[in-house]
Amino acid sequence: MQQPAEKVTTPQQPETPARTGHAEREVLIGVRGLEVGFGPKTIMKGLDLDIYRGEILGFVGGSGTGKSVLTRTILGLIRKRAGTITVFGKDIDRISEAEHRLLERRWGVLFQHGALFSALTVKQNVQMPMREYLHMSEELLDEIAMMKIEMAGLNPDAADKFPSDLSGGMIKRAALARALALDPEIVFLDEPTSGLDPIGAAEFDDLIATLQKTLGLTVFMVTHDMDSLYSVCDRIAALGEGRILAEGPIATMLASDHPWIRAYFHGKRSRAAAGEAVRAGEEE
Ligand SMILES: Nc1ncnc2c1ncn2[C@@H]1O[C@H](COP(=O)(O)OP(=O)(O)OP(=O)(O)O)[C@@H](O)[C@H]1O
Repeated sequence: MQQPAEKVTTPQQPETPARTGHAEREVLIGVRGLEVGFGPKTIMKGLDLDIYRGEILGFVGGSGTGKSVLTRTILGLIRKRAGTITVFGKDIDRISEAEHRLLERRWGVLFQHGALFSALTVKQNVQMPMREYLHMSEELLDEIAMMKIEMAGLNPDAADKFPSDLSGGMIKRAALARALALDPEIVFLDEPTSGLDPIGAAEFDDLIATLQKTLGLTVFMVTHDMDSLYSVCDRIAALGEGRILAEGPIATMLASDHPWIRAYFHGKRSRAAAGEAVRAGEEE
């Protein structure tokens, strides 16, 4: 039998948007009763999830549980079997093609391996969404692309390089620059720190946190990275059995008695990340 997802709030860690000063949190994306499957295989079995404006939501789950499928379904790349998805208050099944294109301009996506076009330079990659959705002069395209490249923490000389000339960390940053191209309100990041060394991963986490604070960005981040979960996520949602097993701040995960969540958040790697987070807090 399905158990309802746990929602435990702790006095030490108030709900995220306290930082915005709003008691009522604005739901940017709401998913209700989502069912997704492929042939006889059912991946989502009535999943509910809210993503609030201004938060960094970490999305975890065992391999193959459907984290990428959920992201792609929200983005409209996979057809759902049942349920509703509202994005910026609009049911995506009830909007016109033109409205859908407008929605697409309000989100940015960083796919798991960057998904840059290998025949294009970094600058040309960043300009792709701008060319698709905006009409502006070449000069302005260049100017804005350079701004995004710097915003993503790359040196300006990376702009004319091809993806094959970039390190793993630079590819992630270039893909982030492209995700930011249209000044999105929300970015979807699929395992942004995978493949990065610990220093590169920590720098990328810092960058995400800075963008969230300075741009008021909302971030939906699929991750297996314990350090990211501890250091930058305001809230975490754990996926399993086709639904959200638990959601809330890290304390909620630590308090959960679901076997997978316990194993994940009380394992060696989680303890190491927790120790690191405490040390970082003491140094501040
Ligand atoms: N287009 C597709 N056709 C058929 N099955 C698919 C398709 N896309 C995904 N699946 C299946 O859906 C399930 C969930 O896949 P998904 O990639 O979302 O997992 P995940 O949680 O992101 O895993 P990982 O952490 O390993 O990346 C898997 O069993 C996968 O094989």
